[in-house]
Amino acid sequence: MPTSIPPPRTLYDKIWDDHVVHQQEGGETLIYIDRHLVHEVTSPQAFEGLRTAGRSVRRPDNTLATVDHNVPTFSRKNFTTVKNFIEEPESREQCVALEDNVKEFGLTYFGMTDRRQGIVHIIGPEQGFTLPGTTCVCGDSHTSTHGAFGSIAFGIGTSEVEHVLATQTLLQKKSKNMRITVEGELLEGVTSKDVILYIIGTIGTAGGTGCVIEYAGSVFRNMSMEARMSVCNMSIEGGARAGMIAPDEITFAYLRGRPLAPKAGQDWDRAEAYWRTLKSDEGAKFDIEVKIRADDIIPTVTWGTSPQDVVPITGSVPDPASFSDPIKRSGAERSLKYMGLTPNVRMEDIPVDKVFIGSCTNGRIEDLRSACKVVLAAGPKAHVAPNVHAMIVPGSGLIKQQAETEGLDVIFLRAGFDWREAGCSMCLGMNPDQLAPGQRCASTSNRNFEGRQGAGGRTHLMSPAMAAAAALTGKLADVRKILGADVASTTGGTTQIKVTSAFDYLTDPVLPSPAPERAVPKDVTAESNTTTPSTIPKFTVVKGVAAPLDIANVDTDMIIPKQFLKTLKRTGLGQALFHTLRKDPKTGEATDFILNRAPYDKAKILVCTGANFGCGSSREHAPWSLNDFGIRTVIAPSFAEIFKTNAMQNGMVPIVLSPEQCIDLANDARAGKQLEVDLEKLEVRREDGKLPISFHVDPFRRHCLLNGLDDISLTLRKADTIDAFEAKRSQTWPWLDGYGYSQGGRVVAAHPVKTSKKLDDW
Ligand SMILES: CC(C)[C@H](C(=O)O)[C@@H](O)C(=O)O
Ligand code: SF4
Repeated sequence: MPTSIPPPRTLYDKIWDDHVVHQQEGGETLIYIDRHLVHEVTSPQAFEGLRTAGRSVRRPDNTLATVDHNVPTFSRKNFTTVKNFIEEPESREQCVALEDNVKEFGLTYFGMTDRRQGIVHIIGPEQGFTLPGTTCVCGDSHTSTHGAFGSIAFGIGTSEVEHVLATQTLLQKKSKNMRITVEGELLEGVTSKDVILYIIGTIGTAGGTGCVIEYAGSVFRNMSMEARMSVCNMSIEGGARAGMIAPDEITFAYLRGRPLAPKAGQDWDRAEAYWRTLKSDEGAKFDIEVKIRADDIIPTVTWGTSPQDVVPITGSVPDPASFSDPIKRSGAERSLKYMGLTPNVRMEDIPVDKVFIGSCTNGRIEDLRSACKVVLAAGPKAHVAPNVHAMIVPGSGLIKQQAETEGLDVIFLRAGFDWREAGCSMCLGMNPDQLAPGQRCASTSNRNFEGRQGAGGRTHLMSPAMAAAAALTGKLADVRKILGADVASTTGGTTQIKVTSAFDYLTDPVLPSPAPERAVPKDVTAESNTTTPSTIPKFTVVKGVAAPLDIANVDTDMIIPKQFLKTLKRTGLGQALFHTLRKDPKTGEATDFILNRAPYDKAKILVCTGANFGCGSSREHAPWSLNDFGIRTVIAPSFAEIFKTNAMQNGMVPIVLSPEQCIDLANDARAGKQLEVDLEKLEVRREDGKLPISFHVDPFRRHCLLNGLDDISLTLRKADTIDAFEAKRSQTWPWLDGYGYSQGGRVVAAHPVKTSKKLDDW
């Protein structure tokens, strides 16, 4: 009998296949989650959900929690308890809530007195919690970071956090495969951050939508784990939920000896043998291929309010008049106004007020070393420019300790930098570290959205080396001049994008499937005949006022800014919806933004003509605030994936239509015509006898929305299948059952959670 040869698979295909718990008809798959990271912002409502339903956390041994977003970064010398250390009441409540929840549910937790506390995406790898071949999630969009280890790692919303806590699984649709290859040698002064900024500038913030990106080629193979993490971290800024790099000797060397990695003499050899199989097979099919030459990349900075607004440091602020697409042109005009920039100004002539070196993108030891190298290269008298306040915020307590052991803090302090405690800090400014209105910051973080680092604040993204150069010169600066490197390359070069799939992913919207599928998957029908509790609002027909919106790449920071993420509830956020656009930052008065004007202040439907609605952060607060305002459905040419899932988890329907159809419907809305969205018939009906427009919603999702079924109840009906998967997992990949903090036992009891002690007890 001839044996059939299995088709070649990508790295993503292989890990996906190894995690399928149950394949449903209709494309939804229940996958097992190996690693769950938890932080204080996106978990309170999830724990509350468990409590209300009387559920426990299924795998505390595979769950790791910390506080990062809200923690102040000033000295903890006087720390006694969170309650009396964090001054801002809502930040304090969120941190206290996490402390209470980890105690109640028995989870391992690194609190503020623990040196291992830090940004969630820094501590996972640091502890060896993140491992190759795993699935890893967190209620945070930058979970993509962990893909650097060859893991499928992606951000989820709070409803999905609850789903993972309760079931250790998630319902997912498989993504497309995209490969970005960068071959050659990076020029001196060019770092991983420049590479990923260049990539995002090339593919755009929606370029990776629907895909998992594999980064391949000599540039990534030669990168350290820290550099690989910076690259994978920003995959979400390129629209992909996940990015990954095949594990290799560099990965294994990084992991060896980490507290939660498999131990030498126990499972290490077996684990390593498995990890070595985790690479894309020769001939594996990628839907999209992008090829970039390393020497086309020079130090890169952003000029606008989207991470795709990049320019080489040797370049100038672009002129919006040069954009032919009207939405892009008005977007660029808006960006320049916000950024306080005029066209054609040289980037190197832009003065800065603040410098922020830190975040989950660039708060690792190597980033601090790279900034320090610039300070040293600038000579013994190097000092932060008088007009600048420059902060260095290590990503974790352990990184801070390591840097201090190496004496980096001394060099930074001598040069006038501010040396802080670990946390997210000014990346997002949920803690006191914020830009004042109008202040300009050279930042190593990942998002330059309006108001990201503080209302009215202006962000330029760059590498730690470039940020250090900006601190010393007081302006955006070409670090190569300080490093004595060759500055001959002055442009972004000649990158060629090769798209091997049949569609132009850079411009085409994700089109609805031609014929709306009406069949409901069999196993869903079977389950819905039972008494599944209905916990999400049902969606059948919604008729009412539609509000038009002509903005592309509406990010979730814009839908609801950070100050409203401190709530412990899912309700009451209607006032916060599009807050920065609806309230004049100076007077606090209502602006003439569309949702402030009658009849649109009663809108039930939002029609956005720009693509990529809901990009950026995974905050489920975005759909919560839309819902609370009264908007039950958003129509747009395309959606960011996390937003789409979050919306459906809350009984809302995101509808994808072509850009022309969106413009048509927005015109109806502007003319004051009502729209009617019928999920049963899958059509948008219009006034004046115009023909209805049909749309597509995944049949399983449609069934859940029509019947108000929540995923957790459905998944818990598969408890036996999950048990069986776990039994196989313990046999095949025994190192994934949590251990490391316990004294020899296979499955840990939770690490004792101490939440108050003096810092000198460390
Ligand atoms: C708070 C969290 C939901 C958010 C994210 O998902 O990214 C945050 O980390 C951010 O960077 O905006
Ligand atoms: S992007 Fe910023 S706010 Fe979000 S997790 Fe990373 S450091 Fe924290």
